[in-house]
This record gives sequence, C-alpha cells and structure tokens, in this order.
Amino acid sequence: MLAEDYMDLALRLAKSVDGQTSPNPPVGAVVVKDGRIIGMGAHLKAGTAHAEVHALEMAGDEAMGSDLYVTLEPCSHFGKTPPCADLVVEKGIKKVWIATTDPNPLVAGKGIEKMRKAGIEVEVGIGGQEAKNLYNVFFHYIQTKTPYVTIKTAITADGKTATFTGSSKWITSEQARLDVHKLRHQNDAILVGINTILKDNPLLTTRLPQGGKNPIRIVLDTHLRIPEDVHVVADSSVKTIIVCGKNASNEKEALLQNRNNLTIMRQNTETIHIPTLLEELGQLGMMTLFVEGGAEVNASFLKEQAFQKLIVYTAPKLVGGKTSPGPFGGEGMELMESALPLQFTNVEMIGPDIKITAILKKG
Ligand SMILES: Nc1c(/N=C/[C@H](O)[C@H](O)[C@H](O)COP(=O)(O)O)[nH]c(=O)[nH]c1=O
Ligand SMILES: Nc1c(N[C@@H]2O[C@H](COP(=O)(O)O)[C@@H](O)[C@H]2O)[nH]c(=O)[nH]c1=O
Ligand SMILES: [Zn+2]
Repeated sequence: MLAEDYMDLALRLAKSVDGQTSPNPPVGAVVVKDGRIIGMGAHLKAGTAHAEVHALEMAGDEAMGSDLYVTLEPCSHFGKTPPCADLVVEKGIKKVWIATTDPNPLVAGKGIEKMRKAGIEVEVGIGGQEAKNLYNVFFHYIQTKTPYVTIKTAITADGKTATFTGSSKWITSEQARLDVHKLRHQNDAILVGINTILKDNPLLTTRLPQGGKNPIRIVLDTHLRIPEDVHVVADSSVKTIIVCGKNASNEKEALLQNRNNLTIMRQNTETIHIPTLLEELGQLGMMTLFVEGGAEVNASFLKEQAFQKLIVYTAPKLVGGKTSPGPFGGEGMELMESALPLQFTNVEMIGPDIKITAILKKG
C-alpha cells in the first residue's frame, strides 16, 4: 500500500460522517505501522472525541513509532476536547501525513508547528484536493460564520417546476427524490417559503430507508400567514423556525410561539433580509442550509448571491405553458450579460433524471 492508499481510507472515513459532525468538520484518521493498519477512526459528533483520538486509542501502545494519516490538520487548541497535536506527540508518532491544513484561526498551522517542534515529521498535501472539496463547507463556515447554502430545484426538461395549473407531483423520479433526502440528511437546516408550505404542505423531514438526520425546518413567512394545521407546525417532532418581518401580527406569534419545538424569529426589518438571516443562523451553529424553494425564495437568494451551491434535477418530461412557473421567480436579470456565473462541477444520471451540481463562481 502507498501513502495515498492510507490517506484514501482516511478520506473515505471522513466522507462517511459528512453531515453529522456540524459545526465541526468530518475528519478521518488511520494509524499504520510496518505496513499494517493498527488503528482507524472518524469524528462522529461535535463535542465528542476527534478522529485521531479514536484511531490512536485503537492502536494502543503500538502507536509508538507509527505513521498517522489524517484528513485535516490535528487541532492544537482546547475546544470541547483536548488538542490532538499533543496526543500525537505523547503517543510518539514517527510521521504524520495531513491532507489539508485547518483554516480555523484556533488551529491554522499551530498543530503542525507543535508536532514538528517535537521532532515528528509532518507532510502536508496528499489527498489535499479531495479533502478541500470535502471541507469547502466547513472552510466557508469557519471563515464567514454563515451556513454553506445549497439551493435545490427540480424541473422538467423545459425548465418548469409545475404546470400552468400548479400541478407538480411528481416531476422527478423516486430515485431522484431519495437523493434529495440524502441531501436533507447532510444539511443542518432546510428552508422553504410560505408559498411552498401553502401549495405543497411539505413535511421537510428526511425519509430514508435506513433513517437519517432531520434538518431544522425554516420557513420564511414575512407576515406569519402560516396556518396552524400544516405539517411543519402541527408535527412538533422536528425543530421548526418561522422567520417573520418586524410588523407581523403579535397575536399570531403568541399563538404559534407556545408550541414546543417551534420558534418565531422576528426580524427587525419589514421584509426578511437574507444576509442578516444567514448570520443569525450561523450564530446558532448551522453550518449548512438546504434551500428547497420556492421560486420567490430562490429569487431572493439569487439576488443577494447568498448561496454557494446549486443542484438542479431535470426530468425527461415536457409540460409547456407560457405561464408555467420556473425555479427562480422575482424580477430576474435584465440582460444576459448580467447572468450570475456558475461553474458546473458534476453531472450524473439518477434513474431517468439528470442531476447537475454547480457552484457559484467567486469574484
Ligand atoms: N415536485 C417535486 C419536488 N417538490 C418539492 C417541493 O418544493 C416540496 O419541498 C416537496 O414536495 C416536499 O415534500 P416532503 O417534504 O417530502 O413532504 N421536489 C423534487 O425533487 N421533485 C419533484 O418532483
Ligand atoms: N473534528 C476534528 C477537528 N476539528 C477542529 O477542531 C474544532 C472543534 O474542536 P472541539 O470543539 O474541541 O471539537 C473544529 O472547529 C476544527 O477546527 N480537528 C481534529 O484534529 N480532528 C477532528 O476530528
Ligand atoms: Zn483534534
């Protein structure tokens, strides 16, 4: 086995816990001695042991003089857990291979410095590109303190999200809809507008055959029009936040507020200012946000360029209709030259549908 192979295993361990370690990054670690794997581990939940701790615990005394492969620079600060860099030194690791450094100001480079000072050889970079892709969410969050936003939409081949009568079930296949639930599992919060609630009465829960984490449900409802009998209000098993403007009815707020697991987030502006909301959600420790529309909500995120990733599921169906809705409402760009530049990063078939992943181009 080559160093790349051991780092590949550490990366697979890290990817396997992606979505469940928020607001921490998903990290994987592997301990190798004389060509044998003697320990491996992943960070399973924020506030619990880091990947290196699990892997070194499994290695026991054999860790002395071994190699450690870890997908992120070992931490060197006392957060909710003691610093991994100190543990690495204490265990007498010979060489540490790191896929990428950690931009968290608490860590950045300090972990590496501590280990090198203790005479440990440290090599940074193998698996680096793959690690950076895995950590683009965490790096965004740690640097902006706002959630990494993914907008998801499902459209027909002629770009419609419903027929002109508003009928929309279903555009995409079972397989594509299952894929959406994996994305829900991987996100800390899911956000829709009041129109989607009134039109679809969605559950917004994660329904996967093997179960999955339910994201916090967030509804943008400026005037608190939400009925009390819709799923997201009536079903109190999932934490739900309703965001409203400063002039929304206080009576309605009082009515909703005393339901358990339901919070009203009143803004101090008449309408909901997305960048401000994102800062508030970041403060609440939400590292990822999944925006499932509808068209007006998507339009407000587009206008503010307040998203990082776009996922479009395109179904092999045509509905036509000059008034059939598309995925982004609002006024839209006047000129094609003002189009928001994206970069396609992945195209794949999911059953009969095409799943296009794009990121917002920086700058
Ligand atoms: N209509 C379609 C979608 N429609 C998505 C809607 O915006 C709404 O969020 C869902 O219907 C939510 O349902 P629930 O949470 O499972 O109860 N999304 C899709 O991916 N494909 C489609 O065909
Ligand atoms: N999850 C993870 C790391 N996460 C780093 O540590 C920070 C969280 O520290 P704490 O609050 O103590 O859990 C997090 O923001 C990130 O910079 N580091 C590692 O060495 N290994 C791990 O497995
Ligand atoms: Zn650590």
